[in-house]
Amino acid sequence: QAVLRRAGCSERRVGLCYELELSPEQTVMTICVYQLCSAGGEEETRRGRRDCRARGEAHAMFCVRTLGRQSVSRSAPSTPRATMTVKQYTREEVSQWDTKKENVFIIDNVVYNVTEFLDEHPGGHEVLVNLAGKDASEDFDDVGHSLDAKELMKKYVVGELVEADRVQVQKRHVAWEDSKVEGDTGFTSSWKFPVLLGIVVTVLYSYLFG
Ligand code: HEM
Repeated sequence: QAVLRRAGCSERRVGLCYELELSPEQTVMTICVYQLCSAGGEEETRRGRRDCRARGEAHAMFCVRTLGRQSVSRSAPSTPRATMTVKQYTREEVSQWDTKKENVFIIDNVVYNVTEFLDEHPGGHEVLVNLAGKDASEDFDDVGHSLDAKELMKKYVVGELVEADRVQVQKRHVAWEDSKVEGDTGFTSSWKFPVLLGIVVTVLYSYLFG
């Protein structure tokens, strides 16, 4: 099953980045689309693109890069759960937390305290503050956080929900295929898939920001 999700740019460059998990090798590629200025500088924004034009240079180009591959373990849960005995909370306890002092929320039945992380969160302080005391599972997933973000989350686990308050964790990622990829020769496992994906993303990027 190939899974595509939005990701942060691991090189902290720009724009549209996607993480692609392919089976059966469980390979992850980060595909980023960013603009190249003919002057050599990589321009991060639409303004940057205008600057390229203003300098009378050839139009900024779009470039698709595969930034890296990494192996992920299929057994790794999509959202981390603490392995040792962790404190159990009810949904009510979380909702009544003193959110003026601490920022606590639930994601997929796990309770996180992100007070220390608020100012470091790449998505901003405010989104997290607005979710304090709530179940943030859907909001978290809608953003399409990267595997890096999911790894980072583990640091902020303070407990989990009591059995009675847990809900079925849904696999909300968009699956590109329902059927299993047959061996290495499958289309999604080959180089063609990321290339095609890159083209699609590039067209989308030009449409949105061009
Ligand atoms: C412990 C919980 C969380 C951690 C560790 C975390 C971490 C991160 C990280 C590392 C990024 C950079 C992009 C990436 O790598 O995916 C990010 C982006 C973002 N996050 Fe979170 N996040 C958390 C919870 C949330 C929640 C609950 C929301 C609610 C909507 C949220 C909204 C966002 C947004 C809007 C972005 C920016 C996405 C973009 O610019 O494309 N995050 N987060």
